[in-house]
Amino acid sequence: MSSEHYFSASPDSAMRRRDIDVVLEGHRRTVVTAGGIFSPEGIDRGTQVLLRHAPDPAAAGHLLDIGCGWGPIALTLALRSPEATVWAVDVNERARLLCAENAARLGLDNIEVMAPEQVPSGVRFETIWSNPPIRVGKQVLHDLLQLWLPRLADDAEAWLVVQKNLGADSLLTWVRSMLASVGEDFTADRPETDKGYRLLRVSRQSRG
Ligand SMILES: C[S@@+](CC[C@H](N)C(=O)[O-])C[C@H]1O[C@@H](n2cnc3c(N)ncnc32)[C@H](O)[C@@H]1O
Repeated sequence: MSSEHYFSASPDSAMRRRDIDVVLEGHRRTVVTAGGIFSPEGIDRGTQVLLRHAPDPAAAGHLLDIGCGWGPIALTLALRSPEATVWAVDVNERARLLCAENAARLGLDNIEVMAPEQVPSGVRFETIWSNPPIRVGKQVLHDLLQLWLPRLADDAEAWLVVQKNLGADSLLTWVRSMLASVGEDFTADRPETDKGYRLLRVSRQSRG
């Protein structure tokens, strides 16, 4: 049996690329996907919930998609905020390759696709959106959120989509306690539930 997961750093199956049609920002667009990455057949239902409910991202500055896959979230951020720089990070190199290719296909030059450790450490984010990798296991997921959420800029928000029956509520409890240990300027809540998915919102207030 293959040990390949969508979150493998280097999927070991041969890359069979395929074009699919998706609707992003109200327009049908052809993007490229492949096996060995998350949701290669279309836009995941949880991702659709995030894209439907999250308020518009910041118009400028740095925006982050944690775990970009083939790019539905990063592409949407870049389409909605053409003046901003979108950082699309993923551990899966095939996902990075396809996300970069999709950005080029859509003519988007405001997306930086890279491995997480390549993002300059001084960058802070005006908006973070993510459909995080729940199946990597609790510790890896916690490490990931602990790495990125404290890098929210002042008056900035992160929106995460998590399946309700995959531990969305316990994750929110953990996020609150993790952020409380980082500083008093964070709040976290769950403003929406749709089709079995919870949207979690993390806000950072201005310290001024
Ligand atoms: C649930 S998928 C979402 C993919 C894409 N954003 C979408 O909506 O279709 C989570 C993604 O996180 C990636 N991932 C897993 N561990 C990661 C890590 N430590 N840092 C960044 N990305 C990671 C996986 O490879 C996968 O592409």
